[in-house]
Amino acid sequence: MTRTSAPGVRVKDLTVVYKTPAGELPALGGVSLSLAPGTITGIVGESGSGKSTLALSLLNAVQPPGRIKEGSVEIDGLGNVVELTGEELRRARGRQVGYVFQAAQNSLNPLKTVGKQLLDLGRSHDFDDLPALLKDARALLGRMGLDGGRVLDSYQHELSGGMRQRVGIMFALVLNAHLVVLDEPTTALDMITQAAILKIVRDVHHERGLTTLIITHDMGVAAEVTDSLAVMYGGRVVEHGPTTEVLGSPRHPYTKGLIRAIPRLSGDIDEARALPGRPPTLGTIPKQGCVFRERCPMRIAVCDTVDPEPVTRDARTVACHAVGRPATPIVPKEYV
Ligand SMILES: Nc1ncnc2c1ncn2[C@@H]1O[C@H](COP(=O)(O)OP(=O)(O)OP(=O)(O)O)[C@@H](O)[C@H]1O
Repeated sequence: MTRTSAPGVRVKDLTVVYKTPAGELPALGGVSLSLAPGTITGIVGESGSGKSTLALSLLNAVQPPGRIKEGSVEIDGLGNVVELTGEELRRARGRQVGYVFQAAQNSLNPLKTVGKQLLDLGRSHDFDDLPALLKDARALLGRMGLDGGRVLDSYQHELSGGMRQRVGIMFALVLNAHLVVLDEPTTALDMITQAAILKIVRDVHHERGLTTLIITHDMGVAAEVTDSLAVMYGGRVVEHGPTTEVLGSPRHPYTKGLIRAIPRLSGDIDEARALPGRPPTLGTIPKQGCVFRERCPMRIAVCDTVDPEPVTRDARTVACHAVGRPATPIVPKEYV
């Protein structure tokens, strides 16, 4: 199916589990999240919060020992990708959903030049005009500060980590997919190159009318490029809304903590306050109650037993019992 405009995406009640020695444990516990057509959404959160698992789910690409256990991912023009299999799924990946996964630096075939891999990709998606594909690839690489012709003639080992990362971004964009998923696309790049590449991602997003999802550890990156921001913790989206509002007036105590933990360029470095405690692992995510309560300064009695439902108010979704509800907090000892 051909689309000419940016698709909307609706993730609903998505539960993804990984098989462990302790049984199947959820990395995503009933996540719901919508990406509005034509917007750039960022996902932030500490390591292990489920960001990559969510990105993989958008392509139905969670691999064993993981599996999508429940829920749906509706993409306009594609339907529920959780139900796609075989050839339908293969064709959707790349052509309708462009992507860079976290290990993009190591995902090239070491035995073929970048150009040969691009031609293989074009053929596998029935591109008639392969010269035009090469031209577009050269142009994208050129915009990202690389000599496109030389990169296309290179093997993986001839490229630095940062160059491979830009090749990954080129592959995500070159088939002209209208939904693009970028998982930590710029981690191997220095700050200046990172800013330049993100500007290009944003420009291409606008030029081609895309819907884009960017996963990042970096709140600065999120602030710079995204329209909308989702904050993940323990396999949940705990807050989601317009980026300026989420960063300017965070409502969830975890979002507040993340923002307080960012060191500022000006001012006292001691003003950046690390969040006490550690994020949970699969084995330590609480089976009942709020997943953040152990680290939460706003904890109240109900948090121990009931997982808070996300509540949407004024375009902002927050999953917290204490937000908007006056109550006596049980303050963890680290805060006293
Ligand atoms: N193949 C796997 N087998 C078992 N557990 C896994 C596997 N992949 C991920 N997990 C677990 O699932 C949880 C979510 O992982 P995920 O990679 O989605 O988080 P993340 O937020 O992307 O982390 P990071 O920022 O470090 O990439 C983590 O607890 C992780 O250890």
